Amino acid sequence: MSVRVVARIRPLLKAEIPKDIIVDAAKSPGETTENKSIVRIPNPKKESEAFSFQFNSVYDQEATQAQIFDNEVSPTVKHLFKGYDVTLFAYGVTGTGKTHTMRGGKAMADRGVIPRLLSSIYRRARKVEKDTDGETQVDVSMSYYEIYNDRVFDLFEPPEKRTPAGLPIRDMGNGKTQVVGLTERPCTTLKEFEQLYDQANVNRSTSATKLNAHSSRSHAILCVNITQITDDETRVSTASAIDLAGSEDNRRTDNNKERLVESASINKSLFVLAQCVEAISRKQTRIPYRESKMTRILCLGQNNGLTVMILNLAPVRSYHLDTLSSLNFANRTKKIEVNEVENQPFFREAPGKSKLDGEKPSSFAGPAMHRQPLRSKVLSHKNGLQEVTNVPKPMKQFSVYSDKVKPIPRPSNLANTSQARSSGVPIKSPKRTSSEAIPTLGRPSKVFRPNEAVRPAKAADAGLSKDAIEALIERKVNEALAERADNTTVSNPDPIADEVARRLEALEKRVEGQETERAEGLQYLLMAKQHQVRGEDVSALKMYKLALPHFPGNEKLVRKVAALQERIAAKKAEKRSSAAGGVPLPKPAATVEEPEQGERPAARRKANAEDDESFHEARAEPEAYEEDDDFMYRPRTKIRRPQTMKLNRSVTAPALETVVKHSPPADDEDTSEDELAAELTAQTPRTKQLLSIINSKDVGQIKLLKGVGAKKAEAIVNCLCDLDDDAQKVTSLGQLGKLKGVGVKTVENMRSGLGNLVL
Ligand SMILES: Nc1ncnc2c1ncn2[C@@H]1O[C@H](COP(=O)(O)OP(=O)(O)OP(=O)(O)O)[C@@H](O)[C@H]1O
Repeated sequence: MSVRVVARIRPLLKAEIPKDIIVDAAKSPGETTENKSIVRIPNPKKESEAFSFQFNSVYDQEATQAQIFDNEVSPTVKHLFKGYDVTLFAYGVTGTGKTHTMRGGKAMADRGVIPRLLSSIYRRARKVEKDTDGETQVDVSMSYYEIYNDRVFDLFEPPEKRTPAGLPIRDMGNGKTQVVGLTERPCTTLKEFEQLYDQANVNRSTSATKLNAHSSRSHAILCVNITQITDDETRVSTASAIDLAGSEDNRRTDNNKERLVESASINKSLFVLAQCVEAISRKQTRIPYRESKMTRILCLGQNNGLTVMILNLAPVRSYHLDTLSSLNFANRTKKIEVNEVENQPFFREAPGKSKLDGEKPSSFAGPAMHRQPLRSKVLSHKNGLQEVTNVPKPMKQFSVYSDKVKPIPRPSNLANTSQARSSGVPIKSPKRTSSEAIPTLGRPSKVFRPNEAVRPAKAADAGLSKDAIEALIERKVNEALAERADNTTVSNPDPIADEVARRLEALEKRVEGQETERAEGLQYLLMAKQHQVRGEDVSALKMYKLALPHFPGNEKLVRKVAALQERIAAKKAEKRSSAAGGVPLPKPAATVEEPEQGERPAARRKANAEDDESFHEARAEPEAYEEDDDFMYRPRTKIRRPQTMKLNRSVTAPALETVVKHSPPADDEDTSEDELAAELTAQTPRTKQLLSIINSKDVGQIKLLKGVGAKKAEAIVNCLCDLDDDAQKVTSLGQLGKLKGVGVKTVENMRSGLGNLVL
């Protein structure tokens, strides 16, 4: 199924005047209902000509919050309860109403999509429970985070408690990504949800800009997990509601330096999103998801389930070019196909056992990890396919109209338009000349749908002329041929291009690993420690377990995990016996109660810290770090690897910063964690030398590096000068590799050539 794209034109704001309105909503020709599906906007170069963009639905200035929700979001809720994931996201230029649409105001009528969605989820949950006589229990929990300046922050954490590097994200391998260490809060009622949501929104990064007094400076991602538990199975599905930050034209914003940095990051991520959409719609093998965190998380076209994009538009002239660019983006987005795959239930080992042994599924060890592998909807025997096909199919065709009359009629093949489009509205792409407009119509839709195969007789019945029928037949033949050509391309991909794409992808992943994979072990340890300090033993245990593979053979860490498991078991036993009215067992000296989610008992911290027999042995033997391990992507033939590489993971500067700055105050074990971090990030003299040459910003020196000429050296210096942080330096080879035009290969060359370089 394609991404469903709906557009919403916001009303005029106080400072805007009716004569500046240039964007309006119109009905599709032949549409008999009140539904509007076309956005019209003048050609900026020729006002007499209008471009028209067709979407699944278009809402004009009068549309209410209730209408948007009832028509676009409410129908997805039943699929959510069948195990499908639902992704809703708002896209648009700054100040066009994304936050208004997603969050809305406090008054009942102003409530946005998110509170209405939750309200609907709770209603359905109660219904499911009632219909099954209480045999199905539905749990709702939420996590909420933002991507600010390409870093992920938990919105349940106040800004002052955040680690500057943010939380790492991890690919789950099934088109999903996971933010590691995210808080997941259970919320059993709408009221509880609203409290948590409001409280978290206070932590969201917003600022006043010239274009919006409350501009969101981050992408906010709310994930609502719905867990349906019966005696023998548990099914988890997720509704994600994403309020993207708005793109902004800084010639219009008068942004100061801080706002400009945010703006650059917002614009970059939206640019990468547009590139991904472009690449998907062109069926390219390489989609640049990894170039921004937002695109990694959104994974448009990779994730499964249902996706609805709300395109927010301002009606006035001052947004003209921005609006056109949003419309073009949305046009490409609607062609993205999303797999209809439901999340399979996972079956319980021992029916009747309390769910997940009392543990709340959480984002790091929760639903995704417990799920059975996703499989195709058609292979599922419990799929409820019938129902799903009833979801209105979005159109597949890209159609841009101009109001200039064109001679050839275009019968409708759009799933959501009941009538053929009349010949009165010709079609034209803003980028095409009018003579090219007609072939645009002939673009094949990606998926053949029976209702497209309008047979001549049927068409004649529908009152089409002979010419129109012939044009239709010709178009169908062209479509079939083009589709065949498309298929051929897909089935016989250029092996070289594929190989290059594969290698690029692998290289990207490896560079990315500087921030994520290689830093992961330390991040887990850090988070385990933080959880434990807060008295959250269960979460701490999960983190220690996740850290284990990063420190193979570390006995102390293994013992730590075992001890923690024992302690948790003891606490449970204690709880059970006190619940049964028995005499509570005496608490072991350092044992603390696992607090309820969100509870952070300061008084327990000391006991915890004392008890926290840390992972001194998590350090590998010192010799493991003697050789530079900061850059593990060296060609084996050229560079000698250290003998002991068991623990060759290192962290990039931000990750190190995280560990060092946010470890609790020094005691013995903390010192050892810091030492561990320092050792892991140690650099060899060669790496240090390379970085110092680069950071000197001396073109004369840099150009002498192997594989770097004068031009590249200049480009590197320019990149350094453009870096966001004040130091304008790279602190690791990973960062160096990420500079524009550098890449892993160049870094390898520079580094390997250093032995011969006399400066
Ligand atoms: N449908 C609407 N009805 C009434 N007011 C609206 C509507 N849409 C937007 N607004 C108003 O427009 C202004 C900008 O809206 P909003 O903050 O939601 O924009 P945004 O797209 O989220 O901007 P940014 O990307 O900068 O965060 C707000 O004052 C909001 O109340």
